[in-house]
Amino acid sequence: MTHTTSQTRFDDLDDYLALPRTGALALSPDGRRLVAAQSALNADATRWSTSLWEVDPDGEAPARRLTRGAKGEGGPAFTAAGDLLFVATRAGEDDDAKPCVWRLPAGGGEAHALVRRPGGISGVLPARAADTVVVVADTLPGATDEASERRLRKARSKNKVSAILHTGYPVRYWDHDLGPDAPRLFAVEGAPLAPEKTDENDDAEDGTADVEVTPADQGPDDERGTRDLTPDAGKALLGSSSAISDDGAFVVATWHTSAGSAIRSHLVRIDVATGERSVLVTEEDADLEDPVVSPDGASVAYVASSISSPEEAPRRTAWIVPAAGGAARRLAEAWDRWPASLTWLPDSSGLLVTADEQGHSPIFRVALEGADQPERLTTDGAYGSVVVAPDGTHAFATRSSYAYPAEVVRIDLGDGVAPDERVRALRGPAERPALPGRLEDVATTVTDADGSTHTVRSYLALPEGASEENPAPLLLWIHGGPLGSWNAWSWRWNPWIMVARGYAVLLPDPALSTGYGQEFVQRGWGAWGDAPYTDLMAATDAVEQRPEIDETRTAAMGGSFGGYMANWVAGHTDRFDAVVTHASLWALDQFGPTTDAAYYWAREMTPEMGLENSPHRFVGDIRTPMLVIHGDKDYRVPIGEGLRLWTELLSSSGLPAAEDGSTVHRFLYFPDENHWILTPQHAKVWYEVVETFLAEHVLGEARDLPEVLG
Ligand SMILES: CC(=O)N[C@@H](C)C(=O)N[C@@H](C)C(=O)N[C@@H](C)C(=O)O
Repeated sequence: MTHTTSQTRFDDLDDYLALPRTGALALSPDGRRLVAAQSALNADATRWSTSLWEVDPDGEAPARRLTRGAKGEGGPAFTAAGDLLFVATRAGEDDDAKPCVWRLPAGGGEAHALVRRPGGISGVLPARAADTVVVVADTLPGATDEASERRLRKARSKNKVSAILHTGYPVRYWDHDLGPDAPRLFAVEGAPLAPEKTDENDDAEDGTADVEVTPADQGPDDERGTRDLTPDAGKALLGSSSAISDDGAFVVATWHTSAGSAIRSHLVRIDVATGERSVLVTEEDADLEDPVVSPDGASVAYVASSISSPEEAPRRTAWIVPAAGGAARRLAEAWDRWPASLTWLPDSSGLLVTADEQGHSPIFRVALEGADQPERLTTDGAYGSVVVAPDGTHAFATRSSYAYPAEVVRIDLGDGVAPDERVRALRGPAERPALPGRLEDVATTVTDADGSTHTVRSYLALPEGASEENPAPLLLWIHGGPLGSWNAWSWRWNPWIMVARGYAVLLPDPALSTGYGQEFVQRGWGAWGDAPYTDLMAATDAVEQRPEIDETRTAAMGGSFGGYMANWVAGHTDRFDAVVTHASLWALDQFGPTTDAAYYWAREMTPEMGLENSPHRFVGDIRTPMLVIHGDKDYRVPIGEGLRLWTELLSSSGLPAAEDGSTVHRFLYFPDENHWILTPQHAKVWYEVVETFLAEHVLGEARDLPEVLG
């Protein structure tokens, strides 16, 4: 295989891993300061660390780094007075030190720790128009105040006790154990957060100052106390999202209740002055998520996710309810898309909503009154972290696609502006990297057994120089979820690394994918081995017809639910030369109850459905070399799936291990990683082993394994 690619950041894994990654945005209440988080590789390439950057909202000045803490800073948010708050751990503190809230004054000068809790702080909610700040902090159930909490934590740590006595569900989340502490909301007490202006910081020309987050000079005098707003929260706020009203009078939060192992979520309103709590909305047939309070404080918008059943897929819809309580009302009733994020317009007349649509995740404008179909404001890309300027004329967001990583953009919200003219990229902290190929949108028509026809759309990433004379081998990549879409840049599943090595990568959205309407999700519901599988094969068939694709050299790969599909593919066709399966579901009888969110899957999976669709039953039909990858700390798809897959592959696949134990299959095991491979050194090993395995089985080329594998 010879494809001439000019050298890009994707040709060399060290170069790729060193690319900076843009994250969440925050906008000051006056709309004049825009801050973006950015992760970058540390000096010894073993960790990414996040810093905060100031981005010029007008797009003229280059981005400017604001924070330089050794352990990084995250969760930027502005107070009403324009101070920048963020969450960080002090450099120089011991390894057990917990993150606390820091304040970088609007008037310039050094950042200082504002509020801390013995268990650390995980989120900060400043009101946009009042001196009120609420924080989210993990708290031990037996602690009655900060002193007792410190004592209990010390006793656990001194005696090296990590045991947790559970009385309910859940017990784990993605990659960490839950308990014995759990999140609670605290109001920050003390003097108002008025702007500080001192003689020493007069030299800060533009009201900001570079800040070195060090333990220097801050006495406890600068720090504020906290008042517990939810002492009885138990596990109710685990994984919850909360929003504070602009006047700081109340918080609306998702509140979880459990019965057995089933968990449901409702919305509660919590008065910040008194901690008084009332149920704002609860629905028997839907979980309520992601509340946002309108700027005028009158309404709360949220997403309702209907409770699925073995027969019926969930449906996500946008709603509003009066903030004082009352009847809830669905927005954009005729809209057949799933809202992802909701952001209020400043005059409280409507919302900016992101939702997957046909391989993109655009921004839509949803009016509270009138239209039952929203207006699509943007064309290409997947948008996130949407914030709106106070005069409502424009918004800022991050935008990415499979052609470029997240970048900061400004969106003109004026009436009548053409969608392709609304958006312009600002000078963010990172530039777009050049790609080693090109991205195409492809569509395939499939006909189901009942005669109905559907379009399966995919992205196809092609290497430079792929042609009829020089066709590229093909990798089918299958996304996870499964309720998702290949529409945003992923650092974990990055096709351009394989494109730089000469492969074409096909990224299809089969049945169950979002952005194509409810019916497209329903087609695959409870029948994962049917339409999702046949759609994947149809998309592969179609691109294999293209002259620049070599249909004799192909592989299938997937992670998580995509790994489930890869396992299903391996047991149902011999058409691929290799299959790579990462963090995959293998035996549905055991996966259901052992995943961290068993209730989620139990709604869909009957014992019959689990049996019918479980890849493990087809192990004897697997005649394709498989690379199994799993992290021991994966609690979403627990390691038992990877271990059982590996054992059964060795003993029972159509390519069993020889008597001397040798096998063509491989198991890449990460004792310290979880569902995702989060450290740079392991991400590098991941790509290297995948590349070596594919080179051997797809290209027939022997490559050396990374030396670090011993
Ligand atoms: C609660 C739950 O299981 N939610 C699902 C969205 C989920 O996490 N599914 C995983 C099995 C999965 O496929 N995850 C994908 C999105 C991944 O890439 O991690």
